[in-house]
Parts: sequence; structure tokens; C-alpha cells
Amino acid sequence: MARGQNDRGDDIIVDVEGLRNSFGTSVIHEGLDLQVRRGEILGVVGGSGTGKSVLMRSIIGLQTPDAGEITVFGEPTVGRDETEATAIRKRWGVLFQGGALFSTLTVAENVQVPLREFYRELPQSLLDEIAAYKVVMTGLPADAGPKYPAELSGGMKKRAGLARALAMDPELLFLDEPTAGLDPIGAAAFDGLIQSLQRTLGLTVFLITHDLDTLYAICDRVAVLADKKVIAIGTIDELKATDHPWIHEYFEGPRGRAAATGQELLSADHDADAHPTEVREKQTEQPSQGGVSDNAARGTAQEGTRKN
Ligand SMILES: Nc1ncnc2c1ncn2[C@@H]1O[C@H](COP(=O)(O)OP(=O)(O)OP(=O)(O)O)[C@@H](O)[C@H]1O
Repeated sequence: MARGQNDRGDDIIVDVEGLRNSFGTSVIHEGLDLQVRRGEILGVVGGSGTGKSVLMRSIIGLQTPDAGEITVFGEPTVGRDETEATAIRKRWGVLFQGGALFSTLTVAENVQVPLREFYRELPQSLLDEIAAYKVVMTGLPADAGPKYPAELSGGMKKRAGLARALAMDPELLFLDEPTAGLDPIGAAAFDGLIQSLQRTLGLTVFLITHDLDTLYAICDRVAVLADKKVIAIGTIDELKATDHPWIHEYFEGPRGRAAATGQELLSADHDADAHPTEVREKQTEQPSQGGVSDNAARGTAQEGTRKN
């Protein structure tokens, strides 16, 4: 087995082994293992406080674990010196919960923050050009660049945060609850945007979510956090076949069933169309519009599926 591959031959982009995290006497993770494969959208779910964000912070080096090994792109991330850590950090983008935009900077200036951090010598004209490109790429109107976060809607703030996360042309994207707080139409459009970008740019995506619709719509696999570790990882069908009570309740409870029904309606709608591939491409290419069928299905599944 080559370094950085699992026994199926998949490239492993993130590899976490034996992770332990604690705060005081409170142990959050113990013996946690996780692998993220190149090119997949991995959904990460778990009850509130199970440590999804702490796991993400550990992987991106904002949280030093008590124990365990973490490699990203085959490179260990714990205990690296600043130069080595910077070289790895350049290759990923992060959308934190709530967007975490700097309120005193415009959208364009927010997008330029990582560029200025990593490439101090870039001329302002090029920074402006890159920011303008990223703004449009995430479905924001071109005139959003000079606006301040307070002037944006919730959905636009998420897109601005995503534009910043994409500033460095990352290979790997970390998203912490990207659709939290969005209405169903906005959430479906944002899912479409993530999927479209992932396909177009060949990204690997680590996506923390409570949103069952997002899991069904765009995730290739889902990792479930409970009991301080990843208790299961696989496709939704594979997870449904496990008998862990939390997983069973999650997918087979009223919200899980509603999301599944929504997805079935969506699939049936696509199947009925004479050109299903074209429809799907159209939907993902124009994420800011939000596919009508997507939204209709999401609305159906909405009875209780969305936490926020
Ligand atoms: N800096 C910190 N200091 C102390 N405790 C912390 C710190 N960061 C996180 N925790 C605790 O770690 C636990 C896991 O937090 P985390 O934010 O990772 O949960 P989560 O699974 O992302 O939850 P949610 O779904 O509600 O966002 C929580 O009990 C939280 O209070």
C-alpha cells in the first residue's frame, strides 16, 4: 500500500489516527480515527457538542491534540514549524461557522486577507482582480466586492466567506455548517454551489453539518461522531444498515425520513426529465438561482428537517 493511500487505493487527503482532545477534565475525543479521500465531499455529523468543530480545528492546526497523529496531503500537521505549517495551510480553505468575516473590511478586502498573508508581494491590482473573480465565482453580484458584511444578507455572507476560503485556489475545503441559518431555497442553492465548485475545481470537501438535506443532496460519504470517536463512516445507505441507536434515530426519525423523501422526489423529478444530465448540470452551474426542483423537494422535506 502506497503512502497516503488506503487499502482500496484511494488517495487519502486527511488521515487522523488515535486523536485525543480534552478541555480540563472533559474528554471530547478519544481514539478517534478518520480518513478523507481525495475528491469526495465528506459530511461530518453528530449531536451538539460531540466535537465536530474541535475535530476540524485539530486538523487545520488551531487545536493541539493531547495525542494522535494527523496528516494532511501526507504531511503531519501537529508540531510543525511555522514555515512548514504555512506551506500546508496554503493548500486548504476554511469557511468557519457563521462566515467569520472581518466586519471592518469589505467583501473584496476579506477575500484578499489570505492572499496578503501568504503572498505579501502581490500588487494591489492583482489582488483586486483575484477578489473580483472569487466574488463572481461564488454567485455574488460583481458589485458585492466593495460592500461591508453588515450590508449583506445571510446567504451573501456565506458566499463571501466561501469566496475568501477559495482565495488561494485550495485543493481541500473545510466547511463548518455552511447552510446553518439559510432558508430552504438559499440552502439548496448553497448546496448546489458547493457541489458545482467541488466538481469544477476537483476539490476535496470536509463538511460539518446538521442539515440532512445537504447530506442527501451532495455528500459522497458521511462520518458520524458519537461516543468521542467516529463510530461509522460510509454512504447514507451503508450507515442506515448499521444498528447504532443514534444513527438509526438520525436517519430513520421524522427529519431523516422527510429528507430522504425529499431526495426521492428530486430523483424522480430528474428521472422523468428527458435530459436528466442537462438538468443536473444546469442546476449546479447556476447555484445562485437554486433549481426549482431542488427547492420544491427541499420544501417538501422541510417539515422539520432544518435545525435553524
Ligand atoms: N476552547 C474550548 N474550551 C473549552 N471547551 C471547549 C472549547 N472548544 C470546544 N469546547 C467544548 O468541546 C465540546 C465540543 O465542541 P464542538 O464545538 O466541537 O462541538 P460540535 O460538535 O461542533 O457542536 P455543535 O454541533 O453544537 O456546533 C463542547 O462541549 C464544547 O463546549
